[in-house]
Amino acid sequence: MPGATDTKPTKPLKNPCNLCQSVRAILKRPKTGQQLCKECFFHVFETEIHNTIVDNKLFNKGDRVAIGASGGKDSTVLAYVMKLLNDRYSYGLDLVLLSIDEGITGYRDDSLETVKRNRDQYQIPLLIISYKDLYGWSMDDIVKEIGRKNNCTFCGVFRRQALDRGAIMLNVDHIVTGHNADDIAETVLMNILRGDLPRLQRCTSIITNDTSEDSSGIETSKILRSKPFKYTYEKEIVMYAYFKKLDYFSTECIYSPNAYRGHARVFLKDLEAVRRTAIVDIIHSGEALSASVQANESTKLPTMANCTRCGYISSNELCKACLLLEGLNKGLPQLGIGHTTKIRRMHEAASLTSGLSSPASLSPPTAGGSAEENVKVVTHIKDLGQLATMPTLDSDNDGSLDKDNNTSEDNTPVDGWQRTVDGLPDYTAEPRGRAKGVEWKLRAKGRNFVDFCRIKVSGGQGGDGCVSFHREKFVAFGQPNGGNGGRGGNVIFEASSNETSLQHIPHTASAPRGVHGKGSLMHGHAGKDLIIKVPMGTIIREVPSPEKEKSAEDEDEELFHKSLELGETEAKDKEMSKRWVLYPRLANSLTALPEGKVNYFEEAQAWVAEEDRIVEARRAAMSKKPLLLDVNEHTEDGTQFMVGRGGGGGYGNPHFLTTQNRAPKYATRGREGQTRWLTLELKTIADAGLVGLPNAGKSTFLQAVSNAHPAIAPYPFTTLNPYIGTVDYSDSYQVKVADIPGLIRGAHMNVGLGHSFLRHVERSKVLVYVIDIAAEFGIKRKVKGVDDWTPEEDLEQDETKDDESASLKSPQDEDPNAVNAEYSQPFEDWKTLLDELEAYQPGLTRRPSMIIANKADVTEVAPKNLQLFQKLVHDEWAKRRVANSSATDNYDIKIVPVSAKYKKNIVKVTSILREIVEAEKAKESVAAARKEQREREEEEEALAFKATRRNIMNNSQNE
Ligand SMILES: Nc1nc2c(ncn2[C@@H]2O[C@H](COP(=O)(O)OP(=O)(O)OP(=O)(O)O)[C@@H](O)[C@H]2O)c(=O)[nH]1
Ligand SMILES: [Mg+2]
Repeated sequence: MPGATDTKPTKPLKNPCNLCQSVRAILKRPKTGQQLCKECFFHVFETEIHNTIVDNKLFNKGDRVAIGASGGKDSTVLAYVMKLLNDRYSYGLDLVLLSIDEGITGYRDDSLETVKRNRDQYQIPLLIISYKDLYGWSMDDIVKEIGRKNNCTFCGVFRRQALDRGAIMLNVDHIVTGHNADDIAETVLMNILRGDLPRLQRCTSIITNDTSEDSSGIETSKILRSKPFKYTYEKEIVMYAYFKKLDYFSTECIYSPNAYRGHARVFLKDLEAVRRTAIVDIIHSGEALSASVQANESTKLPTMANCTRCGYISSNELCKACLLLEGLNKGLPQLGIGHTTKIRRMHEAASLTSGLSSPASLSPPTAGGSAEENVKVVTHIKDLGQLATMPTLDSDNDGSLDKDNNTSEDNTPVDGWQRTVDGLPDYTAEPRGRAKGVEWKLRAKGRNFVDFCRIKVSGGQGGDGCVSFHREKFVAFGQPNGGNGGRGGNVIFEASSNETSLQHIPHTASAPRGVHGKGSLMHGHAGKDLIIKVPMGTIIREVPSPEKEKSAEDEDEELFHKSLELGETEAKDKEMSKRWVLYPRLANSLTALPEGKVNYFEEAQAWVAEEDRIVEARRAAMSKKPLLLDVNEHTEDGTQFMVGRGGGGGYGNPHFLTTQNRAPKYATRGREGQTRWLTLELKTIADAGLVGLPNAGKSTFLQAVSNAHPAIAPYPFTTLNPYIGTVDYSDSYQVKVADIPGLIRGAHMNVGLGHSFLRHVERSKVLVYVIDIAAEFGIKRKVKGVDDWTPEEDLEQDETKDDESASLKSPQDEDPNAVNAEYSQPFEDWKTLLDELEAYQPGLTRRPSMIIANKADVTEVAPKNLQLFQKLVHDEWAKRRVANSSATDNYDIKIVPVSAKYKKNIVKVTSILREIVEAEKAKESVAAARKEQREREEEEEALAFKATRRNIMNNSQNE
């Protein structure tokens, strides 16, 4: 029939592309949520990049442009798209690929192979330059020297310079890099967190070039850098590469799994999951912020000049790369990491004294020979004329910087600490030995101080049930006999008095899964419980999962994508196999079920779904209240706490046996175990805690009264972890005393690891303030990197305090020779301690306490100081008593002069300590007895109430 085909209604297209409407959509754009077909996606993706290039006028016709190529997805897509747009829109660019070989075996060597293939595929010339050739050090060498920490600093600094040097060799005007919107948003976040406005400005501009005074004529200043992917989402780049089948290399750098950026990335991904525009929003905020910074003329960018050694652009005398190389070559790999200004100053001072002011070498001691030999560049393009423009690398390496700069002067005492004119230690001097470790530890801001950690615990998954039938000669249809799966192992915390730290706690703990059931009704074993010992004094808190929670929408999206990838039936089968173990070919028989036959499997699915619903509801009810456990002194050794429950085992097929269905051909899989994220915080438990400023003599005192041997040294923060000693009395009575690391001003705001120290004071029954009674006004307690902290509030406070009590003003402020009879440094120290404790936890200073006036053997100052100190303390204590009107501190605080070093007056101090501890323990046991009595009474009351209710109900039933 003519025209029949025209009139036949066409089937409506399922999920049509939002743009062309004629083809089925195969993806959802992460940036906009549009559902698009492949071709439309390519079109919008490429057009957006073209618009970015044109709107920002990134290139001029005839520019020679280097594409930073690493072989990863971003740079591969960049190279492909740049070539494509250059041809399509006739940009007239001369493109080249520029790769940096950092020398990371197993990572960069493989990715460079990909770049070489890209060179051939896209017909773009390629230049590869390596760190080894430029600097004499590969990243493998550097990591061997400095370890995995901080290696990203070296890599980042070296790569930036290497790209510029490569650009000079290639004689290009412009480098394009594959930084995408996610990278830029991460950098914006990091710079905002660091408060680094100049860097914020730089990272938000799409095109940058560093300006220099160009004193040495190095051409780096003229090279422009731009990011055509500034507004392109990482996920879209991955999709583009995937659908275009581009050849790229995808592995994480093996040396950077814990970089700070990783945390910003996780945070950003979480934001993106909630709101897909978060990435672009953050970039726009960064741009707005940097625009306002530019408008504000008071924010000055550092003036750029050239490095005196290599000529590269730098805001300091030495560029960062030269500083890092100096450290590597001299065996001081930490040089240039962290507080660079201080280190630069040290380095410059040392260079001056050792005659190193002239430009020296970039090469390691082993790399000798001429400049040409040193600059051996692996290249894949013919024209290497530009090599001559590379800065000369001298092999002269002699004017060396001594490892220890402070060894020669005669004011350096034997213990390694420079002394000031008045003979007191000057803590601003460069610390040595252990003190260097302290600096590092302080810089780590408590990350390596293991009294706090996070852990993810997962109970083991249950074992699967088994589908099996009895087989025997002459028995045609055997009984179903599949065994049940075993339950998954639990994760259990066990209180242990043998543990003193959380160092052994892993980041993740997963209990083993249950064993699968087998035929002949053999049930699987339960998974073994995973027991983790935790020290007494640990507080365990459940925290929300840092991982992305899947919303219903996400799950739908995932299913949609899966069904696109696998096809609908296959995706369904996969979903089914997550919960069910099916007998071979069962699925076929179910689809071809004759009419009138009951589908027993559907019935079984309904039962199991109902059971799942109940289990889920129970789990949700249990997890409503986050877990909070306190392993304290009342907890018995060996008490166990279940923190991650194992999943139940699956049912074997006999479970589904009914009078109608005699041969169930299905069994269920084991359930998933419970997963929880926990934080563990250890608070040392002791009868008495020694609280004092650094160097007051706390450790010396502990050594004098107990058989503990803590480290003692004349520099602050000798003690970095709490140390417990036991004072043994002649009648076998014992008092546990904790040596707590020194507190400083601002500790309550976590200055100088304040919180990690203060948390150990919390659980001491008695506070023992250790005061350096020999401290005179003018003692310098300045600690590198700690006391240079001067928050504005403190300055304000200081000003008001000065106004209020002129008597406490330092006499030296006005006249160095003046003597103020009312000023007492020990009293000021004690007040600092009280203020810090009170600010950290209000009411903490009301604990029973005593004061040890240590270093009383320094007879020139101690007696005079002690008198004034006693008077001021008693006045202050009386004032506080009136203000608090609390019964707990209704006693006079005892001050005992002691010489911990020479063990003088120790017996007196220990007997007073015992008195206070005993009184406190007695108070506690009375309180505990009262509590017990109250609980007993409540229990009896509840029982009586139940009995009465039962009687009433019985009576009413009888009636
Ligand atoms: N003259 C004198 N010096 C003492 C006395 N007690 C301690 N010292 C000295 O003071 C310095 C510091 O002592 P530590 O016990 O390490 O001080 P700390 O309070 O534990 O210091 P941090 O652990 O850094 O907080 C050491 O050089 C001791 O020898 C004392 O009674 N008399
Ligand atoms: Mg100490």
